Amino acid sequence: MRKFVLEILDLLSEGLRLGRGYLGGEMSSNPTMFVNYYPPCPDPTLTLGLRQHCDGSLITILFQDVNGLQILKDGQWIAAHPIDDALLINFGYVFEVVSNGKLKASEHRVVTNTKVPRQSLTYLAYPQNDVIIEPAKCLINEANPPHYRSMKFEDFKRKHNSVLSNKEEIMKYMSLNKPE
Ligand SMILES: O=C(O)CCC(=O)C(=O)O
Ligand SMILES: [Fe+2]
Repeated sequence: MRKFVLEILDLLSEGLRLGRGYLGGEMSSNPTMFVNYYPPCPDPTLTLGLRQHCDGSLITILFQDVNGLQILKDGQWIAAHPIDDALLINFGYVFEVVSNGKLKASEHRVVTNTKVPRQSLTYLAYPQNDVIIEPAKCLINEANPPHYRSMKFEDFKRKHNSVLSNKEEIMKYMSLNKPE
């Protein structure tokens, strides 16, 4: 899995002109895996499988077997259907910060269904706890000022966990105006 993730991260590093290897080291070498199980729900209008959120990772690789994942795009929830033999990649807040907002963390949620249980497997590529996350220096110049502040990843993660997916709170925390 790590080898696959490194290939993806190298391509993303190159695409953003960060230089090969920029994202592949301590920015992503502290991963966590989860297996999620969503039982069928007699009335899916009453509850979500997982509420709206963005991941606190650099990127998240996701395998899903049954419909349910939705991505927020231009104010609309779009179903991200499972595709045979395909993995889905979500950008997390760390990617948003490092890319200085060129790529935004994707907001997603999971809806339930009445018939079949759903399972998903996520691999969240997190930085090491003591890594400083900030907009990559090579993306910053006079015409492109930083939009996010520098944060120790462990502090960011604590905040992310404590505000339970409240995007407004997290954006405020990551913004340049937050006092150190
Ligand atoms: O189950 C899914 O499809 C999504 C899981 C997810 O978003 C998460 O674990 O952060
Ligand atoms: Fe997620």
